[in-house]
Amino acid sequence: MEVLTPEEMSAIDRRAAEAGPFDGYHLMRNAGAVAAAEILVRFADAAGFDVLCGPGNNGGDGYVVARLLAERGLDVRLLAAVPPRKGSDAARAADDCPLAARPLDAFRPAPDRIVVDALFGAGLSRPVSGAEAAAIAGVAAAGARVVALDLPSGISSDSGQVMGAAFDAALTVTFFRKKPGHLLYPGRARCGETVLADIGIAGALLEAAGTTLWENLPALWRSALPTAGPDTHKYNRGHVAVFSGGPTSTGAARLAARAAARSGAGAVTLLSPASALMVNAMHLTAIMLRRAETVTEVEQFLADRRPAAIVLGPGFGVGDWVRTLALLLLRQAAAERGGLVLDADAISAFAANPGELFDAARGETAPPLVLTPHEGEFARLFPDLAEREGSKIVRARRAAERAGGVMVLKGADTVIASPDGRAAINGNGTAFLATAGSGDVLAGIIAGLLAQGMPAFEASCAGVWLHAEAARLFGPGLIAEDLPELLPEVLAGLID
Ligand SMILES: NC(=O)C1=CN([C@@H]2O[C@H](COP(=O)(O)OP(=O)(O)OC[C@H]3O[C@@H](n4cnc5c(N)ncnc54)[C@H](O)[C@@H]3O)[C@@H](O)[C@H]2O)[C@@H](O)CC1
Ligand SMILES: Nc1ncnc2c1ncn2[C@@H]1O[C@H](COP(=O)(O)OP(=O)(O)O)[C@@H](O)[C@H]1O
Ligand SMILES: [K+]
Repeated sequence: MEVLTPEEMSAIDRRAAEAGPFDGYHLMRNAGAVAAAEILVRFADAAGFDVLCGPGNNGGDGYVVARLLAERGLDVRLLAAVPPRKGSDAARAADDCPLAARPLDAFRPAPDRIVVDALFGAGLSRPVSGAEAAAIAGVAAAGARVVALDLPSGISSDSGQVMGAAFDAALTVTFFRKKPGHLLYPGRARCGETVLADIGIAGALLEAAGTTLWENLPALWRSALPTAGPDTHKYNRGHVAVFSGGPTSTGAARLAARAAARSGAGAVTLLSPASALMVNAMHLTAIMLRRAETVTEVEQFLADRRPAAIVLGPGFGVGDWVRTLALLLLRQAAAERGGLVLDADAISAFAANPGELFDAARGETAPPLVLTPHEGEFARLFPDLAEREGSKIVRARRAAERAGGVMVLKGADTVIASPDGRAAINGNGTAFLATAGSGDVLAGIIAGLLAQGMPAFEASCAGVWLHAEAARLFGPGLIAEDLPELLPEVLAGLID
C-alpha cells in the first residue's frame, strides 16, 4: 500500500540494482517478463501486438515484451520514435530483441490489435507532442485496446495529470509499488485495471526509504481501530457532539450524528438552537438533544459533558456565530482524547480570514483538528494552493501544515494529509457517494472514531475508507441516510 513518487522509485531502482541480485538490465527483463505474462493471460487471442517504444527505460521494458511475445509465435510489430541511448539498459534490451523497429510515424493502429504502450513511464518530463501525440490520437480513433507499461504514456506519474495527451489503457502493469499517477484522477481513470507486479526488488529497500505516502487501505489503520473492552461504559467509549443548524437545515447534523453513533461512539448529543429543538426532537431516538445557542450554553454543555469529539459545520450556516463557535471549541481543550471536525460552513465561514482559524488551531491546548473540505471549500481557505497546478498530494500536505490539522481533501480521489507530512490517497472511492449529504456522514464517522481515541490521521483515513465501502455495499440508489446503517456490516468485516 506504500505509494512512491517517481524520484523515490528511481532511487530504489538504483539501490536495488547495486544491492543485487538483479542489476538494472535484469530488473528490466523481469519487468518485461511480468508484463508479457499479464498480457498473455488476457489478450493471447488478439490479432497481433503493436509495441510502441520510447527512448528511455520504459521503452526498454517494451523491447523485452516485444521479444517475449514474438518468441511465442505471436504477430508483433515494433515501433519506435527515437532509438534508445547507446550503452543504456534499454539499448541492450533493443539489441536482444530480434524484431526491427519501424518509425512511429508508420504506425497504423487497428481495432483488433493490442497496443503495448512503452513510450514513457516515470521519466515523462514535458507534454507529449509530435509522433507520440499522433500515435495516442490514432489509437483512440481506432478503438484499439492499450496495455500500458508502468503507466499510460502522457500521465504524470507524480500528479496523475494528462501532459499534452495520454493513452486510455485497458490494463496497466506497474512495478514494485504504485505511484501517485495510478491513484489520482484523471490518471487513475486512464490506467484501466492496474496490476502491481513484483520484479525482484526487496521490500527492505522501502523501509530504508521511509515512505510517507500510502494508498488508503485498511492495513494502514486497522490496528488503530477502536474496540470496546469488557468494562467499557458509554461515556468512556466516546461522546460526540454535533451542532445542528436552524429549523430548516437540521438534516445534515442528524446525518453526522447518526454516523458518529454507528461508528461506535458511546453517546451522541445534538446541540440545537431553540428554534430547531422540536424539529430535531421529532427525528431522534438514541441520540440526545440539548439546546445550545449561546456561548454560555455551549460552555455549560462542554463543562458538564466533556465530549471527546465535536462536529461543526454541516447545515450550520455561515456567519459570525459559526466562527465564534469554532474558535471557542479550539480554545477549549477537548476531553483528553478526540478532536474537532470542521466541515462545510465551518470551513467556508473563514474564507475572509483563514489565518484566524489556523492560529487558533495552533493554540497549545487546542484539540486535534480535522478539516474536511471538498475542492470548492478548499479554495476558500487556501486560494493560493487551489490555483496551483500539479499534485493534489502536495496541495493537501501544504494545507495541513498551514492549518495545523489533518486535511481530508475530498473528491473521487480523496487525499488525507497530516501536518507531520504523512498522506494517503483513498483507494476505494465510488461515484455512488456523489449524493447530497454524504459529506455530512463522513464528518460524523471521523468524529465517532476520534471520540473512541483513534488518532486524527488514522481516524480520517479509516473514516474515508469506511464511508466509501458502505457506499459500495449499497450500490445504485444510495442516499446519504443509507450510509450510517451500513457501517456495522463494514466494521464487522474489520474488527475481530
Ligand atoms: N531499474 C530501473 O530503473 C527500472 C525501470 N523501469 C522502467 O523505467 C521507466 C523509467 O525509465 P526512464 O527514467 O528512462 O524514463 P522513461 O523511459 O519513462 O522516459 C524518459 C525518456 O523519455 C524522454 N522524454 C520524456 N518526456 C518526453 C516527451 N514528452 N516527449 C519526448 N520525449 C520525452 C526523456 O528525454 C528520456 O529520454 C519506468 O517507468 C519503468 O517502466 C523498469 O525497467 C524496471 C527497472
Ligand atoms: N465521483 C465520486 N467518487 C468518489 N467519491 C465521491 C465522488 N463524488 C463525491 N464523493 C465523495 O462524497 C462526499 C461528498 O461530500 P460533500 O461534497 O461535502 O457533499 P455534501 O455537502 O452533499 O455532504 C465526499 O466524501 C466525496 O469524497
Ligand atoms: K508507458
